Amino acid sequence: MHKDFGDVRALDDVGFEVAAGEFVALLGLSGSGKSTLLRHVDGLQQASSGTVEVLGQDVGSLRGRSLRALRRRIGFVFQQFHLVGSLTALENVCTGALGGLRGARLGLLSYPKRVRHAALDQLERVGLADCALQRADTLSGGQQQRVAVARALLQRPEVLLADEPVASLDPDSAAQVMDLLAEIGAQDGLTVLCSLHQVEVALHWSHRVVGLRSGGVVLDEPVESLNRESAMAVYSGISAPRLAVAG
Ligand SMILES: Nc1ncnc2c1ncn2[C@@H]1O[C@H](COP(=O)(O)OP(=O)(O)OP(=O)(O)O)[C@@H](O)[C@H]1O
Repeated sequence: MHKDFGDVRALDDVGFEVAAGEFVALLGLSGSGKSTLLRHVDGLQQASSGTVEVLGQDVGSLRGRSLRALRRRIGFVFQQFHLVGSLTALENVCTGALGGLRGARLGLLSYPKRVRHAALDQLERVGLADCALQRADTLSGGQQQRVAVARALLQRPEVLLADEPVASLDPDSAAQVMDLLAEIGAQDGLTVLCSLHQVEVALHWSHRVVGLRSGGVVLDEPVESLNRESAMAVYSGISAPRLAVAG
């Protein structure tokens, strides 16, 4: 598939498959197309040509209710957490259920009991049940990202997209968040597509690395067949022995 923004080709002949339960890291310089690719998987953007198939459906062909139904099966975690600072951790997690509820919600008690219980379960899974009633803006960055993961998990997704989820975190918090994504991904059989900037993080936590450069896939290898040097070729522009240039 291709994606053009005016004269800019953001994704260039990108084509790869991700198996159910696989944890794929997307690596690439700033502007290489990682976020654009993730947004296509979630149906937030549409390909200029070609198709993006997710959970057996052509995302670009879906509209309205059918697109919303597919998107409920896909969780999204962002670099900047996107929590509402003035709400508690628990309430932020509850907002993950909004896609499946009718009408606006104001305050924790406006959510059905089953949603509140499920939200607390997810907070427990990410190790933050003790902070459930704490305002989100009083939590550390790492804790906020774990709340965001719990919010994404509330809708019981089958696919989890993470756009540089640890780029704003210190190394310890980043490791905790990556541990969580990998553990929960394995426990729930989630398919995870996670853009990252650090090669070491990709090699430590993912099953496979897909490297993008100028919108094209320049590396697609299981981590077992990569080392730091060969994965760094994504950035260097120099062909390494295992570099598979597509497009
Ligand atoms: N909405 C848009 N309108 C115009 N150009 C865009 C838009 N979104 C992305 N682009 C361009 O597409 C290319 C890929 O951008 P993208 O944000 O996907 O890269 P990225 O690898 O995620 O970068 P970063 O690591 O900085 O987030 C860039 O040249 C960018 O300027």
